[in-house]
Amino acid sequence: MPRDSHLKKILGSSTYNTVASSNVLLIGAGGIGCEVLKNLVLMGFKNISVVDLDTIEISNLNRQFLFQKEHVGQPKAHVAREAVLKFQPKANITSHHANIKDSQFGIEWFKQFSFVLNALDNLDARYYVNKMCLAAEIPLVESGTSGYKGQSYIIKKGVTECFSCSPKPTPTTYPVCTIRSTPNAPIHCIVWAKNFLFCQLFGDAELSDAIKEDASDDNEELSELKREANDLKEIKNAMGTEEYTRLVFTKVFTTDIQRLLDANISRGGRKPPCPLDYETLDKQAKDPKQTVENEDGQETLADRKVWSLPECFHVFKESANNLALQLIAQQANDPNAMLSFDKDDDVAMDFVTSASNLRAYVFDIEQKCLFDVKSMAGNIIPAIATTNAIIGGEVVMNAYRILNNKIEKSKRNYVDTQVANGSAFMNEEISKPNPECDVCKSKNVPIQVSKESATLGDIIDSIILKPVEDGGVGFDEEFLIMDGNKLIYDPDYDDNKNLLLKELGIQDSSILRVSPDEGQPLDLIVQFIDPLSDDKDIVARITPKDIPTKEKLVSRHKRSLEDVEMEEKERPMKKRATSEDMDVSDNLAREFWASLAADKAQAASSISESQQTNTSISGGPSGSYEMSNHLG
Ligand SMILES: Nc1ncnc2c1ncn2[C@@H]1O[C@H](COP(=O)(O)OP(=O)(O)OP(=O)(O)O)[C@@H](O)[C@H]1O
Ligand SMILES: [Zn+2]
Repeated sequence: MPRDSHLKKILGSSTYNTVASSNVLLIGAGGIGCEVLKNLVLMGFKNISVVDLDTIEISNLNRQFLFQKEHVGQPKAHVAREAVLKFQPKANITSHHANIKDSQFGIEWFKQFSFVLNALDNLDARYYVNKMCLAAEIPLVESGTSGYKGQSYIIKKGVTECFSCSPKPTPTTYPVCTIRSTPNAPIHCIVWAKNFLFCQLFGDAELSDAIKEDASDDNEELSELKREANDLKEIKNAMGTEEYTRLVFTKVFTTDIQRLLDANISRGGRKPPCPLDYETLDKQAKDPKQTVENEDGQETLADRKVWSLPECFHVFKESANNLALQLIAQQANDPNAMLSFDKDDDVAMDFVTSASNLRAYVFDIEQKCLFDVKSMAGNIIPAIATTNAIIGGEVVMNAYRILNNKIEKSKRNYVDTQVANGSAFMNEEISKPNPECDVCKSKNVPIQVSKESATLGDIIDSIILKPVEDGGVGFDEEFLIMDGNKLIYDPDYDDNKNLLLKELGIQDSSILRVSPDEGQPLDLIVQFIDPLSDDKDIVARITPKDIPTKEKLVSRHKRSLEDVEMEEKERPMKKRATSEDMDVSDNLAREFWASLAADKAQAASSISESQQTNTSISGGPSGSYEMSNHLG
């Protein structure tokens, strides 16, 4: 009996067809993603695109069951696709080994999907996908797990809160003075090695967010740290030479420490730091791989062994040299290349472990083995396969809810697989959009611009300042424009007006936030088209009315005409991109502004309602842990 016949009976032919014809985007093929992809094909979904930027690590194999040992090093997205095709050969799965933030995945590309399923492990990508789904007006299922805990819920523009509606806990930061002058715990040495030394030598030299000026810090500390960073810049010129590691070592473990001693900083009764000497240690250097014994003579696993001082020295020298060579090789192709810390990169871990332990020796702090440093530097909470599997199931149930038009009735679902008594499952009402949320309160306006000839000034004059009756959005002079976190225009800063959009780093699908002094912000969603028009003077405009034809849809979705016809009759959720949805040009502009005014009034009246909702859930499951910790 064909595999699908049971499914048809369980779902009924209408739901079965809806599911089979929907077009799903899965982002992330890791712990949750593998479970979700397997569930999707087993539950009747046929058209699936999966995006993941990573390759398979040996440490993934204990829970990412689509992968086997022979796949280590291969792209997750492609291997996951091959694995599920083995048990559902008819599925139409497209895999992309890429970052979802790449410009190839623009708003238009997002719009082809019925909904998006996130199976990510970081806040940055989650905020980004949230923004794209709001702009494309397609539902998003969020999910995350952290050890025994997990959650999943649906986000839909205007219906539910979005990922940015409530603040996420900020990552722990450390005061500059503790990191630079008065470390007293292993984590302070690890943050110094990973967020300061690694970044200064091989990565982004901007001072990491993990190291923050504290109210108690005097400015002296920060400027000293910056000065030390500048000295390292000089030393970087010696990269690749034999002198290099000696210069780095002597600077950070001898000269800087001696300066701290001279400054006579109070350290609350702790021993003063003790500078290390390169020449002495160079004579004693020892490869830790020579023995699997700790200093106390106990045998142990290689990554649980705490290295002695001569062993730390050996590993520091080797790994610093290796990283320098990697960077030199990358910079041969791209002079701006830099390395970023990855806990799964053995050389980077060797560097951070040895450097943090050398610092720990200097300050008389407990040393840590590679395994411990890895979990502290990578903020690792062990991933539990059972939690991922349960949340993977819940994600696909949410997909069904979307297709059955049940978003408003859906709940935020939680699981805690460690609950001893009572139910491991909890849920709470889904909150309404927060009227104060900058991300989902904005209106989207798709615009078309010429990449080759449009300047920022063209967008300002031909779209933002142009009166509504002439096809613009009719703002007055007082507004600012942001591209992500970057301010590119305000009334007192118009230096960029004559620059081409490409010179400003604006890309296809960039979202430019236009914020007036008063009133609601507007997101201009950029689409590059060259040439834009037969008329050379037209280089920027709001996207004209463009109702997609069946032919267009078929080529875009790579599906048959029958699928589209069936979808039109039977699919409750998948929305056509109509002019009402996205266009504000010409005669639609007035309606757009009228609705904007109405939204504003409604937003004002719903503030008190939302405040009530927020208090009613505080202390509930959402208060107990947050998505930001979730490794996925
Ligand atoms: N911007 C992004 N674009 C595409 N895929 C992403 C992006 N950010 C994260 N991912 C993917 O999301 C997945 C999250 O899965 P998971 O949390 O299991 O992480 P992991 O890297 O497999 O495991 P671990 O971090 O525990 O080693 C990863 O495969 C990761 O590559
Ligand atoms: Zn929001």
